[in-house]
Amino acid sequence: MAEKLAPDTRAAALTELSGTGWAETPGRDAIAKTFRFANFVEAFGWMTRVAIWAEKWNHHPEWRNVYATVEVTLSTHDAAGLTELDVKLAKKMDALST
Ligand SMILES: C[C@H](O)[C@H](O)[C@H]1CNC2=NC(N)=NC(=O)C2=N1
Repeated sequence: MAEKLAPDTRAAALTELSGTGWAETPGRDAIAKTFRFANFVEAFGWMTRVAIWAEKWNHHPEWRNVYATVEVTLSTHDAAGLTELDVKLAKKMDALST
């Protein structure tokens, strides 16, 4: 099982991910980002591609889609906090969105 990130690893990951729009979720050991697409088909197509990786890695996002917007929160429920899996999925989401 993935373990919560050590403080220095966590800080470095947050610094890196803040460069692409990820931010810490207030009051919770999680990160969040809002993705905006051209339309619903683009948004849902991206969600579908992300879902395949999420299933492959057995690590799933909390997300909410309204038309062309997808609000994402990442945290590892089994660890009650951020792990390397969240960082990996965040980077995959970014890569698939460009
Ligand atoms: C039983 C199953 O392996 C677990 O519930 C997995 C599934 N997907 C998951 N996704 C996330 N984000 N956190 C988890 O702890 C988690 N655990």
